[in-house]
Formats: sequence, C-alpha cells, structure tokens
Amino acid sequence: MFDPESLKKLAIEIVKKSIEAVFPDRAVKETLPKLNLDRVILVAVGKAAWRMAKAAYEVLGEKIRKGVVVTKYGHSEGLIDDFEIYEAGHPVPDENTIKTTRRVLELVDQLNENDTVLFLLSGGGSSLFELPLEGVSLEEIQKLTSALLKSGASIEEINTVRKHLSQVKGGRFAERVFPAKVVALVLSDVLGDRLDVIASGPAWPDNSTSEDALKVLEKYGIETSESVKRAILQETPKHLSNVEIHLIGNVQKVCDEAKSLAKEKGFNAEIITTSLDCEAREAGRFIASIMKEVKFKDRPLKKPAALIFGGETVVHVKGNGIGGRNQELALSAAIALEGIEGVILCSAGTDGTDGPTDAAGGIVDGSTAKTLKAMGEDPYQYLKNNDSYNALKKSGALLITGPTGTNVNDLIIGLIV
Ligand SMILES: Nc1ncnc2c1ncn2[C@@H]1O[C@H](COP(=O)(O)OP(=O)(O)O)[C@@H](O)[C@H]1O
Ligand SMILES: O=C(O)[C@@H](CO)OP(=O)(O)O
Ligand SMILES: [Mg+2]
Repeated sequence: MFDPESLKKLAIEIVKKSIEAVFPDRAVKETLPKLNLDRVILVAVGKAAWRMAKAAYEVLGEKIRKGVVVTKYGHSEGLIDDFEIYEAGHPVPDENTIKTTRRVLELVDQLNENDTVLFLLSGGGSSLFELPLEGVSLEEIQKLTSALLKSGASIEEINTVRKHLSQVKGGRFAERVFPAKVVALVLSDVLGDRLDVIASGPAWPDNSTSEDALKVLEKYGIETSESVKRAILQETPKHLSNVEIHLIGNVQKVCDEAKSLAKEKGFNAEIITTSLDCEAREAGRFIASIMKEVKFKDRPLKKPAALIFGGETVVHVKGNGIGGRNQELALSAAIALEGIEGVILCSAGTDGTDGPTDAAGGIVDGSTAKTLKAMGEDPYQYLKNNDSYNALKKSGALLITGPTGTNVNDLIIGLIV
C-alpha cells in the first residue's frame, strides 16, 4: 500500500495541512466579524502576533485607530498599514521586550471608558511582553527564565513565577487598560487552554498565588535575590471587570484536522491524547510501543492506522547538545522503532521552531537509527547529550517548515501499515 518514501511524504503532508488549519489568519477572520468592533487600539503579542494583526487589519481596516505588534525575531513579515511592528527576545526576554512593552503601556494609559483594546494574544507572549515589577531587573528575569526553562518545570509552573514578577502578566495588563475595555482573541499553546497561563495571562484573573510561585522556586531549587522574593509577595489580581476573551485555536483543533486528513487517506485514525505532557524521550518510547502493538497485533487500531497525539512534552536538559522536545521525542522513538518496516513517526512544534533550532521537529522510521549506526554514530549517546538536532540532521530526519505563524503546541502522528 505505501512504500517508505510515500509514507514519509504522506506523514509530512498531514502534519503541514493540519498546522495550516490553525493558521492565525483563518481563526481571526472567523471570529472578528461577529464582534462589531470599531475604533479599536490593536495590540498583538506572541509568536503568531504578526499574522493575527494582518488578518485583523484585513477585516477591520480603518476601524483600527492604532496598531502595535510584538513578536519573536524572524516572525514578522513586513509592514501592516502604519502599525508599529517590533521583534523581541524569546524564550528569554531582552531589551526590545522592555522597550516595546513600555510603548504599549504608554498607549493604553491615554485611553478612557469609551475605548477598546483589541488584544491578539498567542504563545511566546511571556517573553515578548514584559516589564518587571519595581525592584526587579531585566537581568534577574532573564536568569530566572533560563533556569526555569532548563529545570523541566511545566509551563504552568514557569508562568506562576513569571506572573508574580511582572507589571503586565497575571491580569495586570487588563488592570492597566481599565477603564477602557479589553477584547482578547487567544491562540492557546497551553494544555487545557487555561487563560491565566497562556502567555502568563496578561488579561485574565490570576488563579495562582504568591505562595504557589515561591513553592515552584523551592521545588526546582532555584535561588533568587531578596528583592525578587519581596516582589513575588505582591499578589496578582483575582477579579477583572473589563475583559472579554475568545479562544480561537488550540491543540484540539490541530489534532481533529490530522484525524480527518488521515481518514481521507484511508487510515483507521484515532486521537490518543491532546494533553501529552511527560518527558519527551519517555513519550517517544511509549508512542513507539503503541505503534509496535498496532504493527504486530493490529490493536488498538487495525492497519493501516494513524495514531494522533497532541500536547507539550518537557525536556530536562542536562547535556550540551542542541535540540527541542519534538526532535528529542522523534529520536527516542527512532531508537525504539529500529528495524521495523512500515512505521513512521512525525513530531512537530506547530510554531515551526522546536527548541532553539531552525527545525520544527523530526520525522523518523525503522531505518533512522540504523543509518546513524552505519556512520559509526551511537543514537543513544546523542539522546543522552540532548543533541537530537545533530542526530536527526545526520540521518536526514529533520522536519523543517520555517516559522509557521501559528502556535498551538505540538502535533505527533504515527502511521503504521
Ligand atoms: N538541547 C535541547 N534538547 C531538547 N530540548 C531542548 C534543548 N534545549 C532546549 N530545549 C527545550 O526547548 C524548550 C523551548 O523550546 P521552544 O520550541 O522555544 O518552546 P516553545 O515553542 O514552547 O516556546 C525549552 O523548554 C527546553 O526544555
Ligand atoms: O509565552 C508563554 O508563556 C508560553 C505559553 O503560552 O509560550 P512559549 O512556551 O511559546 O514561550
Ligand atoms: Mg517552539
């Protein structure tokens, strides 16, 4: 039915088309017309900010009085009318983050109760939209962010800390906009779609407390200064009266699309989970074990089968290699699938940038590990050193899409024939 090359092409096609289904322009254009907005100040923040802003401009045009966009380096695609377009640091904030956030606050400070801020929010916003509380320096925030990212802490834990050190996170941006109104369109890259966790919830009441934040630092043994601890004790807002939020895209949507595409191609398809959140290498091995079950025992699905997973695994980085959670998951699966024919696994970050690399993820089969060994390389050593990027590069198993403009977690599909 499928030779290895056509199976690989099919897997890539399903992943790419599924990601296209959650492109921000489609999601914004479906929602905006229903909101009857006029004379808005547009603020777009996150990895998908540029495309969300462009789509909003195409729908609202002159109804937008002013537009400010801040996104990750390399993620803006030119001018949008007379909007102010900025790029800043991700996943660690930098000087441009601070400069742009000050500019946004300067704009919203001039608003009154008759004004509306159209807030287009997507993942990555925690690093791209930040102004630390008084007494906390950018350097301290940068150090804390890097330590938290490497610690294996979940995004919910990371953002619990970040919300308690910021003038714009944990609902404080909506507070600053008051008495003007915030209408927010949100692309979720957080499992369970918690609105106070996505991009650290700038326009949503914070469900976490100062105590929760201190507990996260203790749990991961992360040292901080006295001034940071004092800042954390300032509690975030728990109620907001000026916010309307619309969730316009998430990992469920991208998995639904993958399932229907796989079924169209004649596969028995099932979404196994949309909340995959364990260590990437364990996920890779476990998914490979289910793929073997289908291959040799036709369960839980009969061949030809498509297993679909959504979520956001974590990587506890100990080695000094380069990679990302999708690349690490793919390499781990490749090791477990070695020698098995008629299986392919593709794992991709929907934003197109997996970890600090230019890859979206990896696409592996039963020959990937063998290819590395034939070069005298040991796939397991690469995994141990968190060097999945180089292992997949050497074996021609990197998945490159370029920044996709969207950001709704990770999509993994396993095809078995
Ligand atoms: N060498 C590596 N191997 C595997 N994962 C890594 C490596 N370096 C960083 N990471 C992981 O990449 C994550 C950040 O990647 P990124 O794709 O930018 O996340 P997101 O898309 O959620 O912003 C970090 O949480 C870290 O755990
Ligand atoms: O900005 C953030 O807080 C997170 C979650 O929304 O996004 P990312 O993991 O892409 O940095
Ligand atoms: Mg990413």
